[in-house]
Amino acid sequence: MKKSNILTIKNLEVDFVKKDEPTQEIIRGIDLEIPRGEIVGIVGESGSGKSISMKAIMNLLPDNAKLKYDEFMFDDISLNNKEKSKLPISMIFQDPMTALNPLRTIGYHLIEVVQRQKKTSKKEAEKIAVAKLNEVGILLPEKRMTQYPHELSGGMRQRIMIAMALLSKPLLLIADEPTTALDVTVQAQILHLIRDLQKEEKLSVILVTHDFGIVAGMCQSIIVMYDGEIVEEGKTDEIFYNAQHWYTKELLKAIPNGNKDERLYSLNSKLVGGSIKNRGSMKKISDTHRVLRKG
Ligand SMILES: Nc1ncnc2c1ncn2[C@@H]1O[C@H](COP(=O)(O)OP(=O)(O)OP(=O)(O)O)[C@@H](O)[C@H]1O
Repeated sequence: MKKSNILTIKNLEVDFVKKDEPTQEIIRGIDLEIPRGEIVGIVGESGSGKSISMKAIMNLLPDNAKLKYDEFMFDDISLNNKEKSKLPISMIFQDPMTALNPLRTIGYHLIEVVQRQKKTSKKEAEKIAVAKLNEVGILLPEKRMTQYPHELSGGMRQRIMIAMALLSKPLLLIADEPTTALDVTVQAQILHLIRDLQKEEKLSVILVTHDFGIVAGMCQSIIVMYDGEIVEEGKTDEIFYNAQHWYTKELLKAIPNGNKDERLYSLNSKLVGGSIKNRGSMKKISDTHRVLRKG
């Protein structure tokens, strides 16, 4: 039986409107399909539109952004703009400090999320929060509840963000570059945590990254974005072993292979400039593998 999607968006467009400047097309009519219970990686270099697409899903776009889509379906229900603002979707960001209030304790943040979710006493909410900290691998959780964000390490703060995200019982977790600010060992620990939680909680996850190396070990499928468009998507093996689009091939060449003599591969000059006006269409390579063709 074909697995259904947790999220389907048809023809998503985001434009930025600035006074006295031409409108900028940032997301150029993409179709997003996120299968239920999988980790989907969205890759692409800086500026390709990964974060803006995720903010469009979360209703977090700035005021000067114009959002359009033909259809927005979550958990098999087609939704209008108003309904889509209260979905069980949580997002974690690259820098947890932007989402944590420096003047409030960790406990304050977590208890607030629990109490927003269901009516409980402070004591009960505290118990739920401590249990969640345990689940995400925070040692001495009771002590952490009384500490302030700046008293914790970057890795710990990201675990707190994950705990907060899970406390609101999401069906879909969007992790936008969740490990970019962390050192390599902590990065691996956080990625393992996300993978384990995804399995245990049967979550669907979108993992946004500019690092193809990370998606290889984590994701069942991959979406490649370039200049506001999806240029290729497929199962991880299809993308790694049978890439079709020149940009995907360039990204694959840019993965470091651990050889200390290698020079950092820099992306082909085709990437610079060259705005793409004609939309093109996605051509099917297999049931799960599609590539953008133009002209
Ligand atoms: N508030 C804004 N006003 C105008 N343009 C914006 C705004 N925010 C983002 N952009 C533009 O939208 C494009 C896509 O940005 P986005 O943040 O989605 O890229 P990204 O792929 O997530 O890159 P990164 O990995 O650096 O976050 C960029 O060209 C960026 O300059």
